[in-house]
Amino acid sequence: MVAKKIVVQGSGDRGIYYRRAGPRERVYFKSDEVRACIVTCGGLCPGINTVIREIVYGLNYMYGVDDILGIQGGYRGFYSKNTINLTPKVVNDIHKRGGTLLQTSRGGHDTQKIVDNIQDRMINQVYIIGGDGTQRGAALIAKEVERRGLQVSVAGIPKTIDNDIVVIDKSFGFDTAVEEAQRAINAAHVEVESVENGIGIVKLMGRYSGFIAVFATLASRDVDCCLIPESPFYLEGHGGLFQFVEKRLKEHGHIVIVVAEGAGQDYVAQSMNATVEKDASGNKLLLDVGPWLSQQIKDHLTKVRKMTVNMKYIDPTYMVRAIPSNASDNIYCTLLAHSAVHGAMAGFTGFTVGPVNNRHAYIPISHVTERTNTVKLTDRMWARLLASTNQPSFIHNDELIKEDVDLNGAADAVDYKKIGSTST
Ligand SMILES: Nc1ncnc2c1ncn2[C@@H]1O[C@H](COP(=O)(O)OP(=O)(O)O)[C@@H](O)[C@H]1O
Ligand SMILES: O=P(O)(O)OC[C@H]1O[C@](O)(COP(=O)(O)O)[C@@H](O)[C@@H]1O
Ligand SMILES: [Mg+2]
Repeated sequence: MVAKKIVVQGSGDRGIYYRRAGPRERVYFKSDEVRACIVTCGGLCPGINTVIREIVYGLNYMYGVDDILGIQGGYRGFYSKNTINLTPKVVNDIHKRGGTLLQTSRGGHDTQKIVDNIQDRMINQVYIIGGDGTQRGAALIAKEVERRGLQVSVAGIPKTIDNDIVVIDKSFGFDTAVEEAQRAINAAHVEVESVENGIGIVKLMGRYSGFIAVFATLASRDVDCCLIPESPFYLEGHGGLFQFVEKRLKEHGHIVIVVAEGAGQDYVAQSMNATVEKDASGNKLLLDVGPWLSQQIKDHLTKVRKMTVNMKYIDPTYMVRAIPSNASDNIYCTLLAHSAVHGAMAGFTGFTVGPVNNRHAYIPISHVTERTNTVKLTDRMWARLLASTNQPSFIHNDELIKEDVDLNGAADAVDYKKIGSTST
C-alpha cells in the first residue's frame, strides 16, 4: 500500500492508503478476450501522445493484447465518430509530437450514450486520459458500467497542464510546461533589461491554480512578481502593484511580472463590466488579464506618474502546452500508462493512476475529483516564492486562513539538539 500522507502529526491518525500500482500475479482478463479503447479529453498537455503510445505498447508487449481502439475527438467521439485501430506500428513515434493523435474536445459527455457504445462495441477496457472534468466523467461511466453489470474496467489517467489534480504528486507534462515557460520569461527579461524602464509581462496558463507561474518563477530567478489566481492582488495605494513596479524600476531599471491567466479575474471583470461565460464543459471562460494588466500599469506610470516606460507583453500560453514532453515527463508518462494497463488487466475499475509520495498507486476516481489542487498561501512553496521575488504578499497576516498544514512536524519524532541548548 502507498500512504496518502507521509508527513503526519505524531498524535494524528494513520490516514488513507492506496493500493500500489504494478503487475499482479493473477490477471483477470485473457489476452485474446480484451478489447481496449483509449480516449483523450479536455485541453492539451505535453506527453498525451506518449501515454497513448505506452498504453498500446504495454497492452501489446506485456499482455499480448492486439485489439485496441482509439476513440476520436474526446467523449463525444464514442457516439459520433468511427474508431481507429491502434497498433504499435501506428503509435510508434507519436511521442515525438505534441497534442493528441486521437484529438480531444470539451463538452459532449453523455454517460448513457457512451456506455451504450462501450457495450455495443464489446469494449472491456476503457482508458480515459484527461483532467478533473474528464475524471468526473470517467467516474460516471464506471458507475453506469457497474449498474449494468458489465465486466468492463475503467481506468483514468490524470492529465492537466495546470497541475490542479489532488492526491497525485504532480501531473505529467507539468515539468515540460515549466521549462518552456522559462524560455518566455527569459525573452521578457532580455528585452526589458535592454531598454530604459522596461516592463515585461508574461502570461502563463493556470485557470484556478497558479502552479506553472509559481514554479516557472522559482526556476527562473528573473521574475520580480508572480500573480496567481489564489492570491488576490490590488493595484493602487500602499503595498499595491503600481507602487511595487515603480520601486523596482527605480532600483533595477526593469521589472518582469508573471501573471497566471486566472489571476485577478474579479478585478478585470469589474473594470471591463464583463459577464461570466462558460466553455462547452462548463469551465468559466477567463477574461484576458495579460493585456488588461499591461494597459493598467502603462496608463498609471505614463499618465499619473509621468514616466517613460517600455512595455513588452508576451503570451506563450498555447506554445507552452503544445510541445512534446521532455525526457523526465516521457518516463513519467510511460509509468502512468503501464500502471493503468496493469490495473485494468488485473480487473480493477473506477481508478485513477498516479504517483503518491513518489510511488505509483491506484486511487479511487472520487478521491481526485473531490476538490481542486491549488497553491496554498500558507504553505512553504508560496513562502519560498515571496522570499525569492521579495514581492508584496498583498495580504495582511490577520487575513491568512489557518489551514491544516504540517508546520510543526511530528510531536513524538526525534528532536534535534538546537545550537546553544543543553537538552534535546
Ligand atoms: N462533471 C462532469 N461530469 C461529466 N463529464 C464531465 C464533467 N465535467 C467535465 N466533463 C467532461 O469531461 C471532458 C473534459 O472536461 P474539461 O473540463 O473540458 O477538461 P479537463 O478534463 O481537462 O478538466 C468534457 O468532454 C466534459 O464534457
Ligand atoms: O482554450 P482551451 O483549449 O479551452 O484551453 C484553455 C484552458 O486549458 C488549460 O490549459 C487546461 O485546462 P484543463 O486541464 O482543464 O483542460 C487551462 O489552463 C486553460 O484555461
Ligand atoms: Mg480541468
